[in-house]
Amino acid sequence: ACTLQNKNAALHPLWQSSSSVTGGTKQSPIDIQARSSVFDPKLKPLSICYDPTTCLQIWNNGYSFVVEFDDTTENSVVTGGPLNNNFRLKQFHFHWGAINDWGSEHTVDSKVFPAELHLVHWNSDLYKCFEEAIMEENGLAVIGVFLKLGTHHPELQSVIDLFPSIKYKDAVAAFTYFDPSTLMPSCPDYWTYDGSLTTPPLTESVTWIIKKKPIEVTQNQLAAFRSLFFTSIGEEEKKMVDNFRPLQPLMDRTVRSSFR
Ligand SMILES: COCCCN1C=C(N)c2cc(S(N)(=O)=O)sc2S1(=O)=O
Ligand SMILES: [Zn+2]
Repeated sequence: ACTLQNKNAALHPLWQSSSSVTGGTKQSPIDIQARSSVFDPKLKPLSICYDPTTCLQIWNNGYSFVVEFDDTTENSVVTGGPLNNNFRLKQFHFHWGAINDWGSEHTVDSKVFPAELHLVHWNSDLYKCFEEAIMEENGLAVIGVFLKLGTHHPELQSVIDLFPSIKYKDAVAAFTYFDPSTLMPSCPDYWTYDGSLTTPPLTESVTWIIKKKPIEVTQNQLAAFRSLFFTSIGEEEKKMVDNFRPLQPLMDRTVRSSFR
């Protein structure tokens, strides 16, 4: 079982109660040292199929903004790559910093990106529902995509345009047609390793698939992320920034790469 241990109160409020998980040997995020990753020729290409009509809503959950999908059918799924089962898309969300110098959860050769996208999927071959899969080994597959400063991202803008309606914690807005594969780089290369959720309950149930190539967004688009609040309406406003967990030890894990 996972119990939370408060080792370092100086941590960001979000994780004060869980700087590390007692006995956790497969925690996330980690620094991906490209040179130490091992090319695995047996890794298949990722097979990603998203149906834009499965998009349901966007809301502020007090950690991040989350776009949720209808996961009652097999219409939006990922398989292949390091995965031996079918995983249904449940939601995507982001992590970002107060300024562009930091914000991502994973790093590559200690390089930090200004933000990171997570697409969360659960194993519908082994488990009945998302809530069950979160707690189980091989329960989740999360695809991570780095964001870097560059050109305007039109498809991300259609998500950002909804932010005024979800500024505060627990605000929800309808969002009924969106294809999240438009937020992914065209390059198929990725790293993969076994890890955990980076927010409570921090369970070690995640196969991480981190895309090698970032997507580009503008300074203004990143600034829009910082217009959201951790707090509920009426509370003293706390800007939603720096919602990333600190790096965790690799311990006895190997990161595999799909590319040479
Ligand atoms: C009991 O329900 C717990 C809800 C857990 N979820 C909420 C998150 N913030 C979250 C973060 C995730 S991350 N940063 O590891 O991808 S996955 C995930 S999640 O599995 O969708
Ligand atoms: Zn995340």
